[in-house]
Amino acid sequence: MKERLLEVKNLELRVGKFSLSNLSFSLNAGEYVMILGPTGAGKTILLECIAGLQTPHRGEIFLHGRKVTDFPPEQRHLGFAYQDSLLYPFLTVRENILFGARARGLATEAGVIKRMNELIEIMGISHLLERYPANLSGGEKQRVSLARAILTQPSLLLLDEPLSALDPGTRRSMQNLLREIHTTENLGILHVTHDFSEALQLGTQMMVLNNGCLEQSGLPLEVFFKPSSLEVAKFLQGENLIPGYLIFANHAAWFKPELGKPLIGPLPKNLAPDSACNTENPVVLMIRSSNLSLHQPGETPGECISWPAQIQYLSFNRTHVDVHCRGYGLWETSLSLSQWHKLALSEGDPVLLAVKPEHCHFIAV
Ligand SMILES: Nc1ncnc2c1ncn2[C@@H]1O[C@H](COP(=O)(O)OP(=O)(O)OP(=O)(O)O)[C@@H](O)[C@H]1O
Repeated sequence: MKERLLEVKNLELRVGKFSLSNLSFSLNAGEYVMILGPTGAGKTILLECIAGLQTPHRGEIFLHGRKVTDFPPEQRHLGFAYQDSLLYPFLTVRENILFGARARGLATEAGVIKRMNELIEIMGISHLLERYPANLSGGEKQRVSLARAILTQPSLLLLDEPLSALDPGTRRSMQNLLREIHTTENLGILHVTHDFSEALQLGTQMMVLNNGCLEQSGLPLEVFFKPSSLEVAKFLQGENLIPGYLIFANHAAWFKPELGKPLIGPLPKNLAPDSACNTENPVVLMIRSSNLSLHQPGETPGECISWPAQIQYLSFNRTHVDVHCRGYGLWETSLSLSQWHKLALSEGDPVLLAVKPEHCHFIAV
């Protein structure tokens, strides 16, 4: 069984008008937990509580099974990299990177120096070692902060938007570095981000915070494709959020969009949220655009529910095209560029939209 690195129980904290409410979760060795949530949701404050920089009013924090709720930060032995880096202005980059390792008595070990040299090489900051933080760019400071956190050899790394100031190329290589460190060193990582592509790429688990509460947690793809509430769906930019009703007949569920007919179905009954069973209850149907397929009229897509629509407009991206259609509501479907070219369609053309029943996700409202 994997070691439990962190356990947070019924955590509560008030700062000004904001409060974290009754937060409970845990993290095992080797887990990479991404924390997402709108601005002001309490993500930083949560990390600060775990690091010992904020004192909760209620609740408990355990590290390696030991209660540390009242321990000062230096006794928790965590690595912490901040969004705004928080480097010591009077220390050079080298001294900043070695600071945490020095505090733990590791800075003179040959292995630590070797690791520092490897990290600064991979991070592209080896030419900055003798500079002071005031003479670094935002992205350089973030990488120094990340190197410092990793070098303390923590079993748990807390990352607060550590890559937000990086250009796309550097960001990708830092993501690769984090993935590699996570797998080779069996670290636990708690990583706050606003970028849910990053969350899907790196996370083994995902938590969504909203207004100081834990709205949903689970496997990243599950949270992404099956958000538990409309708030989470909207925050994760769920496409095709169609309000309507679930109706049950002949041992199956049918979805009736609020805006007119038809009924979409039959759908397996177990797809419906519990609260929507047996009556005509309002729900929101969500279909991720990658799960909605586009066909020529007259085609019969196998094992799918389909309905007619018309292409309204297109938005082209680097790798795919988003096709917006109207047909008993407004729909967005996402096709690879090669799929799109094969279809030989254009704006205004009639089409058939289709979805597999298991790709319909219903949210009780
Ligand atoms: N010292 C403080 N006094 C009063 N309110 C505070 C204090 N620190 C933070 N807050 C408030 O607590 C709330 C949560 O802040 P926090 O920084 O944890 O949000 P966040 O989810 O990390 O946001 P972002 O994504 O913008 O970084 C915010 O509304 C913030 O204004």
